[in-house]
Amino acid sequence: MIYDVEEKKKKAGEKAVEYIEDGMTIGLGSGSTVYWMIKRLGERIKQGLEVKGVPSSLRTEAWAREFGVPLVYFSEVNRLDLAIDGADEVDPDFQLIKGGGGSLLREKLVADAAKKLIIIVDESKQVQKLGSFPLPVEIVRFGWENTVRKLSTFGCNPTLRTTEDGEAFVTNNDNYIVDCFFDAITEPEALHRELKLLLGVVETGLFLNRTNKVIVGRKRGVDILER
Ligand SMILES: O=C[C@H](O)[C@H](O)[C@H](O)COP(=O)(O)O
Repeated sequence: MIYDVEEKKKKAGEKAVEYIEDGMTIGLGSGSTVYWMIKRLGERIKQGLEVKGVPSSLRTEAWAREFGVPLVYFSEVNRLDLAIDGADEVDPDFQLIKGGGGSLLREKLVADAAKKLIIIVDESKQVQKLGSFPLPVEIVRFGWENTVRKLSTFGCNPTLRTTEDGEAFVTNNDNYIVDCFFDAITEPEALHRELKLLLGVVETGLFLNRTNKVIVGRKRGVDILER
């Protein structure tokens, strides 16, 4: 079963590499589906493809180095040709929940700088409505208990993310993640806007109105969805 999901992620990740052209600067997202994309990209680079990548997490940076993908500092590029990233949920309008791995802030910064965003997922990530997956919200550590209390007034059950050892999970930006359990997210744009106004919140895992293409890995192959 687990093998099956990995196969689907691999198919989506590898397909995305077909959209990468010579000379491009690519935003490299984060997560286990992106892993397959970076691995395949490394193979294409060995065959002569010339690209540079901007990683959206320390783990992605390590994978890129492992597979021989040349990197460039984000601060050195104004505009990326393309970003490729995974997601935790994708709705029919290409609205996303991201941040299951805690990389949402850098992912959003990288996606925002890109001319196009391709999302790669296995079919289990497709939903009719966002919200079954708890919404990750990155918050500053100072006064985090107060921020969590305020988050509970948004109609969700907010839970500080912890590691397997029971320690608070710390992001690459030295912040915490609160996973907000909603019954359903009916108005994602309004929710995102309101959460951003809450002092202590750095960013939300709602990625809205920015995805151009979704590649869905299935058992029989991939679906390429465009809007
Ligand atoms: O913070 C993590 C990212 O938003 C990932 O892209 C997302 O969680 C999907 O990850 P995966 O491909 O491992 O399911």
